[in-house]
Amino acid sequence: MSPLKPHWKQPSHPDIQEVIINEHEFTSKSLSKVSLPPFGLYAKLLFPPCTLVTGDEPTYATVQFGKDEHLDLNSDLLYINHSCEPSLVSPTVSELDTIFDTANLQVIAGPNGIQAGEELTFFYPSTEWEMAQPFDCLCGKSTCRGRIGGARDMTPKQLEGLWINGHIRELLEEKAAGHAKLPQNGTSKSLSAKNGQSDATATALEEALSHANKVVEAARNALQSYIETTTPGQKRIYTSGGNGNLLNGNTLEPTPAGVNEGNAQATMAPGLPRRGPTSRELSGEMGGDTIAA
Ligand SMILES: C[S@@+](CC[C@H](N)C(=O)[O-])C[C@H]1O[C@@H](n2cnc3c(N)ncnc32)[C@H](O)[C@@H]1O
Repeated sequence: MSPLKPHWKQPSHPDIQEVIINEHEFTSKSLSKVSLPPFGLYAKLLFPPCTLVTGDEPTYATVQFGKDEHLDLNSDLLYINHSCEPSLVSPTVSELDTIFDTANLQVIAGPNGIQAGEELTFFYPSTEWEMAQPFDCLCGKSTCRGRIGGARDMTPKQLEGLWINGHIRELLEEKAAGHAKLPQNGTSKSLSAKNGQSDATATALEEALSHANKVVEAARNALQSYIETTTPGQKRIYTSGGNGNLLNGNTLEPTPAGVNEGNAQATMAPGLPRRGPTSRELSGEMGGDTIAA
């Protein structure tokens, strides 16, 4: 895929981000214009400009925020590169990075904070299970993992000590338990095509999987509407993992706009639930938002 032509007004984040455009494809990068304390809020992933990727495959420019959910950033946040530097390193390590905290649709500083002028990077497999466009990493860190193709292709050792989003942790657990995520509708067809091969057996198996996925989805929907009909007022949500897990019997509701921390407006896509505690809550750090340098 050729680099995306920005269709948004640039700069999209003039107060906090400087984009360094390089001539060579995919070599542009971002610098921070602000200093932030550890886990300070850098930017919200707002809808708009973000949009859900529906139907189409994720691209090099999308960010995965659920097992089968991807968003297009539609902003200069696209120019934040990958770095292999672990984000849960000791505070004595001076390397800086950001975290795409997709459960809360926000970009936050890593545990060392961010200094104005430093490059903004994050660890792509912390959000991406598989990538449309794997690449050979040029981060130059001693911890460089080499070829970056998503968390699916990494060993537990390569992911040790890293801040990983919940949907990726779940997929890793499924993989470790021996039932790695089956390709979902819309992605299964691409497996043989991605390899540039035309393999009739793979195509037939992928079609069978796609059909099976549709049957599972239909059964899940039927079960959910049956429960809602027979037990009015007691809505239950089944996970998309396909094993019929109930999420505590509760309906997940989206976080109302503006209730999240920070001086940025918290707006979520309709129907998007807040997924668990923020990394700041987990770390016990609750104060301190964006601080202008
Ligand atoms: C979302 S874009 C990031 C912005 C990109 N540098 C650009 O100029 O458009 C992701 C792509 O940037 C490149 N990239 C990001 N981080 C990289 C890294 N550490 N080493 C090599 N290429 C990287 C890869 O081509 C990747 O597919």
